[in-house]
Amino acid sequence: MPTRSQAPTTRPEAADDTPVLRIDSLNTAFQTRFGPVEVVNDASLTVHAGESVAVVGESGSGKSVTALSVMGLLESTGEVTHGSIRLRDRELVGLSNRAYRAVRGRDVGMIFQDPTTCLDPVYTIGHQVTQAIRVHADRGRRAARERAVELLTMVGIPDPASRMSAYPHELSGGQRQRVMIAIALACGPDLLIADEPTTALDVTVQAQILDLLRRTRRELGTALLLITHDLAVVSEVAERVVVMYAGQVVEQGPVADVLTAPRHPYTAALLRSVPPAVTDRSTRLRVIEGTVPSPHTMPDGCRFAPRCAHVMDRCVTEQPPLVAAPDGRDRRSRCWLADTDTPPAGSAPGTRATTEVPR
Ligand SMILES: Nc1ncnc2c1ncn2[C@@H]1O[C@H](COP(=O)(O)OP(=O)(O)OP(=O)(O)O)[C@@H](O)[C@H]1O
Repeated sequence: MPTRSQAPTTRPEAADDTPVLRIDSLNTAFQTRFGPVEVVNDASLTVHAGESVAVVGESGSGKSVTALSVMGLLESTGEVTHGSIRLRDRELVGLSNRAYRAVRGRDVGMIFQDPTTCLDPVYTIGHQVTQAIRVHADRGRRAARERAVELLTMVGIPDPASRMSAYPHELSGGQRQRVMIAIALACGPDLLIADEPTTALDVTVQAQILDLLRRTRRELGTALLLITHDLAVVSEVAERVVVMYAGQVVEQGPVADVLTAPRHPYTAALLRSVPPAVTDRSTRLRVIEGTVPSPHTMPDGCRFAPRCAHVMDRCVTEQPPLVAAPDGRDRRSRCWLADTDTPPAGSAPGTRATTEVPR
């Protein structure tokens, strides 16, 4: 029987219907010199066992703050002010720092855009991976070292036994990212949260890291919550997508459905702003007019209304709720158009690694 830190190839929990992660009506606010400001509002999403869910949206839409709220890693000025974050049956909102430390690494692993934020320059990578194993698992030094070599092999570090004695600065950016993934997987977590894990890497290495994340899911059954501004990454890696705008979830559903037939005008606009896979000079790239509103001056009605080509009177005064689509295909959108029969037109993105939405 494998222990937690020897991640099994199939997870018995996969048969359990309880989501690995369930966020309900999350509000997160920061204290600023202008007073408290709410940057995530009424966000809900679910990740099931072994599932891959992408969160996408322009810069400032609240993707990272949502992830940091889950991990209990908000700055001291930040606070979850409403809602629930459940990891399987466990409520995370209100956990003490000590209890959170036990959850991080053991139940949820996190990888960031910049591996240097997580790797300590003064310790060898072998020491850091071994420590990550020993924090949560009762293993002797030798067994932990052996497991560390296994993990480094799994994430594709060449000659892992000798690379154990290397320092982070001696590795390439892609190799550092692989080590961070090894550390995140050290204790066989149910869920991996990856915040823009490939943004800082060149295109070839991006593809390799995405492939590693896909393989991790397939071989270890680890669920993935992937934060990205890249719709091509969404279509390559995720099964479901959550679109955020100005701190709110505005649309979610299966990737194939949302990217081919978006129900929210913001999703449709994001898709139109993506370059086509094959450069077609006759296709002009459209930018989304206007900017994301500041958390200090959110519109009263729909937050996208000032930029929306389909704006109606009620959009300016009434906030639409996030409602399920009537087709029963596990889709939700936050738009008054849902009450009409006019879904906004959109198109599927290309699959190049450079299909980025505006930042
Ligand atoms: N410590 C903080 N204090 C005040 N506001 C903050 C703080 N951290 C983030 N914010 C604000 O929260 C909002 C959401 O930020 P967040 O980093 O979650 O966006 P994002 O969608 O992840 O964008 P990006 O892709 O640029 O990382 C932004 O308006 C940001 O300015």
